[in-house]
Amino acid sequence: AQDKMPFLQHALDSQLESLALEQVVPALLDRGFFYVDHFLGDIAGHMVLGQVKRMHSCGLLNDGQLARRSDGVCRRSIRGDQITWVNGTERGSEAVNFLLTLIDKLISLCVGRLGKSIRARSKAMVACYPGNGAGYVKHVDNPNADGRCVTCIYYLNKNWNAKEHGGLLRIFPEGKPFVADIEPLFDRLLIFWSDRRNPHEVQPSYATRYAITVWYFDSEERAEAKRKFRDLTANSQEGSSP
Ligand SMILES: COc1ccc2cc(-c3cnc(C(=O)NCC(=O)O)c(O)c3)ccc2c1
Ligand SMILES: [Mn+2]
Repeated sequence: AQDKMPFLQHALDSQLESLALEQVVPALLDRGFFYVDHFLGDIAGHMVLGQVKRMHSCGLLNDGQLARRSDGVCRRSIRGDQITWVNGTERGSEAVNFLLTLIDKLISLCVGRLGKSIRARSKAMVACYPGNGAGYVKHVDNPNADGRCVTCIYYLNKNWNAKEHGGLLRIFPEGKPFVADIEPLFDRLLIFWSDRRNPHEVQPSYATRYAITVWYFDSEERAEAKRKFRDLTANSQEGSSP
């Protein structure tokens, strides 16, 4: 179909290119985060929302993992989301796959100007905060150079009203005298550096709150992190052998 619609494909690509070069890159370099509304448009946005709702109703979203806490603090009080991982090729996630290809294109258009070599990303994490007041305490996505350099979150929540529903994403940009409160609005795409520059929290949510997150890897940092992990496991095996 692409060869039948060169004009449309070209128009879409040049729109993504100007978004990348004129908005995303300057904002990431200056502030460290950026969001855009109406990323997919109503029709495609609703298709993604429909597929996420179906995953949720089919019970595919499970309690978000967290490293075992020694002090017995209940996980839900730290992180109350339910998640599943999709790569977009599963049946019923075609619209999610369309979203991922657009985000991939957008990020690849930024890469040269961000001074990063981004060649891979995580699978997509489909997350639901069930609206029982659960949120996610202040944290950094990648505090210890695990390779993740950019976090992209696509929000799916129609008629979200933070005064009533809470659920704000609050970013505390490192060293800046302000916080950024971002509403998880339908068809909004948020992009931010995954490292210590952007501690953030999900404030308690009182309505069902859907989001899809992908993390893009910086290839050097990722390779280094994998090497360290290999050494770590190799040493621990040595230590553990009888
Ligand atoms: C070991 O396995 C896992 C599996 C999934 C994991 C997911 C997160 C995570 C991180 N950040 C957020 C967030 O900041 N959301 C902001 C928003 O929704 O507006 C979030 O919802 C979830 C962290 C660690 C994980 C470890
Ligand atoms: Mn996070």
